[in-house]
Amino acid sequence: MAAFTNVYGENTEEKTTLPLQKEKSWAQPYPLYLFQDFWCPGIHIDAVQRFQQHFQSKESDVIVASFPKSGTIWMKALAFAISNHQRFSSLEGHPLLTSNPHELVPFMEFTFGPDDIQDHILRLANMAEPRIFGTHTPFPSLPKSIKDSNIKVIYICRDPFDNFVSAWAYFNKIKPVSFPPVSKEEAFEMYCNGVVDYGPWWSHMLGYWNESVAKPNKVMFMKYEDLKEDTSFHVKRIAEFLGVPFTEEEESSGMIENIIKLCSFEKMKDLEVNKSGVIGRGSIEKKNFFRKGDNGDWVNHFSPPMTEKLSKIVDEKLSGSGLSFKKHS
Ligand SMILES: Nc1ncnc2c1ncn2[C@@H]1O[C@H](COP(=O)(O)OS(=O)(=O)O)[C@@H](OP(=O)(O)O)[C@H]1O
Repeated sequence: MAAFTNVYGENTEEKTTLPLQKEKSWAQPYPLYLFQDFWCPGIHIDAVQRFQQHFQSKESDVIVASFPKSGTIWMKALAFAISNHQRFSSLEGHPLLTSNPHELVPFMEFTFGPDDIQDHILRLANMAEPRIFGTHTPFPSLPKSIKDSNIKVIYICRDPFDNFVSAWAYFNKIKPVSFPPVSKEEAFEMYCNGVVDYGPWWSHMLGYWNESVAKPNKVMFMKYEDLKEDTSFHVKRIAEFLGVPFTEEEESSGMIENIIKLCSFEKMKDLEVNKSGVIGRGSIEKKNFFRKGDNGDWVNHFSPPMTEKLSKIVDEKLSGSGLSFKKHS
């Protein structure tokens, strides 16, 4: 059996069947492998596979699924605050004031650091209910116990124009100092070809979109842009979807507004817990999860040919699906 050295420098003998097709990542020290039809970061393949094999869902679980850089952390914060709105009815002592949403709502299939994935899976199994998890794994590659059960999945995606800018800025920020930055032009070519962590972005979106159309009580599909535009409407919608609607008294006491404020970009970015330190035992600084937090920053980064090219790809890839984004020119 061939030994494999993973990105943490650990020797493992388990990875004997890495997919053959690989591409370099965006300024990160790992390749992307075409694994089960998506571009899986080399550092996550092992964990994604083990999670598929071992993860056992519980009926009360909630999954926050997303394509990276689409508003995951925002949706994690909202899902946590909404699910627990009876337990933490006042903002005083709210866990979101002292923990980063990625800590309260951990990713199922990976950790941000060199934690042993088996320990991680065990830790997740013992989390207090309702357990809320995040995932970037495309719908077809989720564990059977999630796909084939009635547990609720909330999916958030984002206009690809803003998604691209957010990803490009993020990957350049978290890259090791020894790595050269990825230029906007190079990253854009890769994005247009779908080569980005957990991409292609179009098949990621469409996997969850189609499932939300077929099973609206199981998968709720949300766009970052819509959530920004009318947060209050969507917070109520999420609460109903999760089976924890707000009572009239809760609404009139201002609970919805409080949750929106607590999870807002401005509030979260300014909390000490999100301003300093790294996530878990990893090396990613928490401040990197908060940049501009708004719609439309793409206009500051796209040239007319880039706009034309990505518009064509969006039209072509989403054509006939019923999923669309605002047209850009
Ligand atoms: N509370 C809140 N409200 C609105 N927007 C927010 C919030 N928190 C983070 N952000 C913005 O979301 C972008 C990061 O996306 P993700 O959270 O999906 O990143 S990750 O995949 O978990 O790494 C990134 O977007 P950009 O600012 O456009 O880069 C963050 O700034």
